[in-house]
Amino acid sequence: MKKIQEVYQRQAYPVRVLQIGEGNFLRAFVDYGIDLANEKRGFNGSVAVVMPRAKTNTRFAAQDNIYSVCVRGKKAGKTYKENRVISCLDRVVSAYSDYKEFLQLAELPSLEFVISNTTEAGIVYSDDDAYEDKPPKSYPAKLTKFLFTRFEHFSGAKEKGLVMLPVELIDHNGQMLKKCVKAYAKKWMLGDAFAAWLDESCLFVDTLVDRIVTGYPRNDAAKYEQELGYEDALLDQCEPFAFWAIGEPSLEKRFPIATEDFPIVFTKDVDAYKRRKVRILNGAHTSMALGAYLAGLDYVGECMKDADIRRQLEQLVYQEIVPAFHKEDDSLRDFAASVFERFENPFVNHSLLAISLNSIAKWRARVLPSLMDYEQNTKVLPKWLTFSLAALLAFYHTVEKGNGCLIGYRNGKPYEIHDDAEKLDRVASWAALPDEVYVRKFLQADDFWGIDLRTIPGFYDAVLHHYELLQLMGIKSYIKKLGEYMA
Ligand SMILES: NC(=O)c1ccc[n+]([C@@H]2O[C@H](COP(=O)([O-])OP(=O)(O)OC[C@H]3O[C@@H](n4cnc5c(N)ncnc54)[C@H](O)[C@@H]3O)[C@@H](O)[C@H]2O)c1
Ligand SMILES: O=P(O)(O)OC[C@@H](O)[C@@H](O)[C@H](O)[C@H](O)CO
Repeated sequence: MKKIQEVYQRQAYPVRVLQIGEGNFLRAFVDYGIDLANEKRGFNGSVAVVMPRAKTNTRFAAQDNIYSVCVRGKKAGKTYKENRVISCLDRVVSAYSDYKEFLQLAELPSLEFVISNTTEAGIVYSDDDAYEDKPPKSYPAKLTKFLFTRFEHFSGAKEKGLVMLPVELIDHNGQMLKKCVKAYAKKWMLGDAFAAWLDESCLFVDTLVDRIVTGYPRNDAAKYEQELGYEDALLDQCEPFAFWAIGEPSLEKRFPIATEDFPIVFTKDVDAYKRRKVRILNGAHTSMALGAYLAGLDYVGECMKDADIRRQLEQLVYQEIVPAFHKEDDSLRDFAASVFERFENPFVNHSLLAISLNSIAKWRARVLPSLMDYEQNTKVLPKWLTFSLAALLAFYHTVEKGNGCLIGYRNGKPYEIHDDAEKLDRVASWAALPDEVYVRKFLQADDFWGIDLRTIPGFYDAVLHHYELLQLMGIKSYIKKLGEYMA
């Protein structure tokens, strides 16, 4: 079979975008959107990708940076299928092995935008990062060096400032990134003129992204290659839905990449979109995935077809997450209904184990706010949101360590538990303790949750109750029973 680069060619456009991150999401979202905008809106821009952690770019070089995005699902009620060859990646460099080339990109006159996705862990400030490091470790430190190189190269020219569009799923991602960059500029004593250039010539914009990207379809790869007629080791799979909220209305003209297939809202109110998406979509994923996995399911699509898990999800979303919003309106229910349709997508397999990655931080950011708001509004604990923490404790319950992970067991078969290494060490050290102590240790770990969860009235007793019953009855039977009780 031919290789993708024998069939398609890279497009030569000026590099307008620097992309920090080479992951599945950015490739099926940002690069897809830019590729489409080149075709439909004359964006006329290519992307230089920087791998923030990986040492080499061999996977990309092997196929001349071209790859396919296979979009599968339903659109306006009809089955939708699109195979798009993404040919707008100008180059892929490593911030480590190609450090010099990375910094040279700062000298490109055509560059305008910096788009990043370094996961929730990426936008951080670390005192250990030094100006002399090649490169410094954190993403904001790398960006500071990049921006300073540009500032110096163009002698502080106002029109050479850049627009930062981070898509990391953290609150106020643009402002957090700016705060870190300014802190490095100060620590490294890069001068007042540079600080002023950051304020006056650069923009750091909050944004919120939404598209379910399931990445390389490992189980169906051969089928895809047969259909496409070429080999593509970078093939990426996603749903048709896409949405980007960008918190700077003035960018609508300057960043013209919105199309019918890639909608963008330019708004001052990114927060409202983010709250809705993170609490309903991500909150539903995180609350459901670990219990459903232990109950024997592997994919989101399977959960939607399982009567007990589906009922759990409906009760969880419509009786707990949506009512927890301070101002409930129809748009929240409409959004929730659209999320259910997206979860039902029969053409992409979204793995529960992929969703389980870093569940402690996800539960804190995506589930806890709904739980606390619900409890404060009603003085009653929401049953399914409370149960979801008991399910997390059951999923994480093991003393066995694997290679950079813990090993749990489902019906005698091992599965991997991936989270922050230090957190996993502590969790494993609690696992041999009696249930009431294991649950207490988890709940009182305020560095996990931002608070001692035992301060939520009745929460410790309720989680322990769920935790003991799910073991006693078997988690699938317990989910069924709880659903019947809630109906
Ligand atoms: N996959 C989706 O459906 C989806 C949708 C919306 C948002 N996201 C978000 O995108 C992020 C990445 O998802 P993905 O599916 O592309 O995963 P991925 O594993 O394919 O890519 C992860 C990327 O993040 C980088 N990275 C990881 N940790 C980092 C760190 N500490 N510092 C700097 N860079 C780091 C990696 O180098 C890589 O580029 C997740 O945090 C997720 O919340 C994913
Ligand atoms: O990608 P993660 O691991 O942060 O979270 C898992 C899913 O909840 C997430 O990927 C959603 O599918 C996505 O956020 C939809 O836009």
